[in-house]
Amino acid sequence: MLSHWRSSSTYEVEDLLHYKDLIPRLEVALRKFSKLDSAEVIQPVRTTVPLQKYNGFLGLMPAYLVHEDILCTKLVCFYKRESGSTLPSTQATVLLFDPEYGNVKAVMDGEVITAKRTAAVSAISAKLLMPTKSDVLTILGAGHQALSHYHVFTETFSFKEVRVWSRRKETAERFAQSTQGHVTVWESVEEAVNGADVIVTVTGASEPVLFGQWVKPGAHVAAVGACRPDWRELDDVLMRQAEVYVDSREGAVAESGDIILSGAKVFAELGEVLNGTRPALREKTTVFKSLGMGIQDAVSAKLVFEQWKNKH
Ligand SMILES: NC(=O)C1=CN([C@@H]2O[C@H](COP(=O)(O)OP(=O)(O)OC[C@H]3O[C@@H](n4cnc5c(N)ncnc54)[C@H](O)[C@@H]3O)[C@@H](O)[C@H]2O)C=CC1
Ligand SMILES: O=C([O-])C1=[NH+]CCC1
Repeated sequence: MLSHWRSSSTYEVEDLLHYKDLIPRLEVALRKFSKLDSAEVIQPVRTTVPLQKYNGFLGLMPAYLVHEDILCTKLVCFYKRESGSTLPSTQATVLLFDPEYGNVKAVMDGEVITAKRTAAVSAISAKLLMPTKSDVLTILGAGHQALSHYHVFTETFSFKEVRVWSRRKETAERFAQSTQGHVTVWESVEEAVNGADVIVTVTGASEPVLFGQWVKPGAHVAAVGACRPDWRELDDVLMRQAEVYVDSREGAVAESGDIILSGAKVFAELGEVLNGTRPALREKTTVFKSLGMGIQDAVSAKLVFEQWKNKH
């Protein structure tokens, strides 16, 4: 009960958190979150504190899963970085509490949790919404999320071709080399997404980088960046022509510039599709607009803690 585990490192969390365990738990959490009458999940919309001087935000992401008795909060700073900056664009710490006593049970590095749980939720969206025959995956962006998305998408699905684009060609080339897979580097977004079945946008952009006219009808887009009401990754054409799925409706209408500024309607939460209360329109062009939720961090942190206890 009072066991404390202070300051796990990035490497420890990396070693303890695996997609095969994480994905089923995230699916359960998404289902519970989207049940209309659910009192099982308590998760206020993220509070953000602007850090204007540094072009960034501090996000506070508390969540309580009543049945599982998981009380957790993530503290995450995220920034808009200039091209060529070597500073990290996201840094996070996760606190896991004992809900009965209020003491902190564990303090964990939040970067791996953020990278893996976000990519795992995108993989869940793709499993539900991508075309039945999906051969080509394009990743736009070549940072931390790009790498975690590459890993989970290639572990979970069998793409024949994986492409990457980044603002700077050298970054995309470094990314391709680091995967040791068969990733091809493309110099323009238009060419990189031409014919792609699945497109992952994981950029720090605040203006659209992906335009609807370039996207193959029926493709699935997992849009992970642009998590502020005035930031965009996707243009109006794409947002209006696609069926839009989200992790949380409440979060999406408060935080997603792609949804707010395009006026696009949210068709469903992923949890509603998992619950069978809204359909997966796989044959249509679909966008999953991801913003990230505290419950995703909470189930990840619980999993890391369990794995750690098994080893000690
Ligand atoms: N939906 C969610 O749950 C989460 C979303 N994010 C967001 O995902 C995005 C990627 O995060 P990380 O991979 O950690 O960042 P990163 O800094 O590791 O990588 C960002 C990538 O975007 C590119 N980029 C930056 N500005 C750009 C611009 N104006 N146009 C085109 N490309 C640009 C960079 O060159 C780099 O390839 C960020 O927007 C971040 O805020 C991060 C964590 C969770
Ligand atoms: O869910 C998350 O951790 C974040 N969403 C946007 C930046 C960080």
